[in-house]
Amino acid sequence: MITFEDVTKFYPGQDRAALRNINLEIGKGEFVFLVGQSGSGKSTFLRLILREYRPTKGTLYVAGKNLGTLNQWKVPALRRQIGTVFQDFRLLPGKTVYENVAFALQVIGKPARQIRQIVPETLDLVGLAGKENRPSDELSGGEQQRVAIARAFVNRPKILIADEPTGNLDPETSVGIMKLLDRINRADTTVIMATHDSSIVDQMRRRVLELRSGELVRDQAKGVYGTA
Ligand SMILES: Nc1ncnc2c1ncn2[C@@H]1O[C@H](COP(=O)(O)OP(=O)(O)OP(=O)(O)O)[C@@H](O)[C@H]1O
Repeated sequence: MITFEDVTKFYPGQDRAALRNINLEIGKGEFVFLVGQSGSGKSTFLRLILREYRPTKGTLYVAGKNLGTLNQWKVPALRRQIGTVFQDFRLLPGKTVYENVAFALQVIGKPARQIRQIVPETLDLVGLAGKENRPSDELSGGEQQRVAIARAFVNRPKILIADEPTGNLDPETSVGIMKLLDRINRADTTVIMATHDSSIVDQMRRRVLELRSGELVRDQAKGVYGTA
């Protein structure tokens, strides 16, 4: 589903690579944790997959496409296959739960009839049935993250990228969010999650990729957060 071939990324004006000579493959339906200290390159890794940035060197394949040769006009279609979830939720303020999720389908031109069917199904899946009409800004952090996950998943993307999705949540709420991401993964969605949350990584025992100063220093099946 995702292949990095000798990918190196320098930001303009930086003399140290944010990512250096990354080679790896992530298969369809895998669940992968991306760990490493602040500044180790996790966000850069995720942003390359979204083609928000291009590698300085090397080649990236995502969902069967070579991102190096993909026309700019095809980038929105690529991103439609990739749901994204962030630490800070990024919901639309002043909109209800329903509106936040429906918006993701409206912008890609889904017919209203389909939207009316898919949105409640997805809200049910994330455990928010009955909260459709609540203003999203009045929800708890955990509920807001569920809205964000519903929005990311409503179009049934092949890949879900989660950048510190539990970073603003307490441990108990985080466990609920992880159960949800696990369920989405079991529906054959490839999930890549950057995190600093060691207890979650240690509990889930999934593949772990560790970055250190832009280099891939560990690729461990059923891994743990740290090797120390
Ligand atoms: N837009 C940018 N311009 C220049 N340098 C950048 C830019 N974004 C990131 N960097 C640098 O690239 C390196 C990797 O940063 P990145 O944000 O990928 O790390 P990270 O592991 O995601 O960190 P965090 O855990 O804090 O989110 C860092 O040295 C950072 O300062």
